Amino acid sequence: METYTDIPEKLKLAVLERIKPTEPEREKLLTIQEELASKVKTAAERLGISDVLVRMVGSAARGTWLSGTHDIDVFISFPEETPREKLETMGMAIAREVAKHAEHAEDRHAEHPYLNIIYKGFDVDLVPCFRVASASRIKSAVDRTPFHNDFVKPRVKGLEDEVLLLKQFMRGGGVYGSELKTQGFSGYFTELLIIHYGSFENTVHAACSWKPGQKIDIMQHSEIEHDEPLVMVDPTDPRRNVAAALSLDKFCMFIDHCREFLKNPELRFFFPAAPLPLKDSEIREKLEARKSTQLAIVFKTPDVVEDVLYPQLYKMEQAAAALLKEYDFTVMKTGVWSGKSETAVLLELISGTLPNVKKHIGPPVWVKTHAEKFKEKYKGADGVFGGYIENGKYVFEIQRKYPTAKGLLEERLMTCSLGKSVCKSVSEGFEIIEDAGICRLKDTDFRVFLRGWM
Ligand SMILES: Nc1ccn([C@@H]2O[C@H](COP(=O)(O)OP(=O)(O)OP(=O)(O)O)[C@@H](O)[C@H]2O)c(=O)n1
Ligand SMILES: [Mg+2]
Repeated sequence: METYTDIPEKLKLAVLERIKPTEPEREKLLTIQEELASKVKTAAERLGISDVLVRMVGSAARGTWLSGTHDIDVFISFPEETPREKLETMGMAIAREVAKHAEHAEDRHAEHPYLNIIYKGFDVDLVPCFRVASASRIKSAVDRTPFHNDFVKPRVKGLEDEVLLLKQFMRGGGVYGSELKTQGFSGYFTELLIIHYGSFENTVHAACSWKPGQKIDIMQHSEIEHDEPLVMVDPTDPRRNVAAALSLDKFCMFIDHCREFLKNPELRFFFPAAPLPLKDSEIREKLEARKSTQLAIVFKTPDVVEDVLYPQLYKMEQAAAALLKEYDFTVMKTGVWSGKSETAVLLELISGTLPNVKKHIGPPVWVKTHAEKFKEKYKGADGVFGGYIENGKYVFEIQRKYPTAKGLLEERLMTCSLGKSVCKSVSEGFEIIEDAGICRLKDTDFRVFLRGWM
């Protein structure tokens, strides 16, 4: 058992100095929020839509946002009984009216449509929602958010710095963000951890002993069982797990990050050095040293949002690995990388080639009809090297259909079950590149990814 040192006060202050919004930054945000709120109200009046309330939610409204991030979440709420269609058309009409003052506007879609705008440099989501009586009566996932605000705001008061430290610490460990790309911890989750454990330090200490099955239920009101690695029962909705999007590996990466940090509490756990992109010469050296086979399936990046793209990429990664295994290749590791123009699914194999000969085992000799049929089919047939009996069974040494992994993928990748957008892009064309061939991909971000890969 490790003994852990205390986290020096000096270190926390040094971190906060870099991540805590300054007073002018706060004032600016507040002004922008007020401007937006009044623009929503004016827009509703102008459109003759009554009974609309505007609410600021998310970390910007709770004082738990990291300096330098410019996200504002504006919720436009309609009475519960408003028909969904009407909510969408009226909500979007108001949002579009507000967007007339914005630098940029873009339609987005979660469970229902919302508008993302850039307003005076701030990244603002204008989200229509239902004003339901309680979070367990929501009609759409976003309806919960105002309840989160009501729960968190009074309880996190005075603990905002602790939340900031935890968010930055999770960023440093690569586990912050509940998008489907990251599958890590959400902002709301970090706030609940601080409310539950009382401080950043307590949270980090507690997490060192977490195991899958860990459950935190602040309100003691859990109604159903969950099978995710970590369950944080939503204090505003007894049936929801706030950590539902967290993957087992991100959960464990966080535990590891906490343990390493407490052995050596240093700034680098909050601000890790940015990894340098791998140079061509380094790629070649590493390939030479590893002596495995690297394969990359490269195709044009589908034009869809990350929350749609990444689940499909993860599915493709699994499907490609399963195909290779089915044909006797040993896959050591898989990964995905996606850039603006190209996307790559990476596979590292023990070897990308297999012998031409393949051992094909048949039925036991005493299972007469089957055994005779089997023997008849293979004995002396084209491409059969030989046959013998082993452990009572006929064995023939036959020609392997796919002696190279590259050939297998080129021929059979399209038979894998792929997500819609990925399937479309892959069917328009893909390339399998091998070993030093990956030097063709020059994207800096890809080269940074490769540094972590090999
Ligand atoms: N997976 C998610 C994402 C968001 N939310 C809700 O939507 C709000 C705004 O989402 P987001 O901006 O992603 O998170 P923040 O809490 O604002 O954190 P950050 O500082 O990272 O912006 C959250 O506070 C939370 O109430 C949620 O319940 N579950
Ligand atoms: Mg936010």
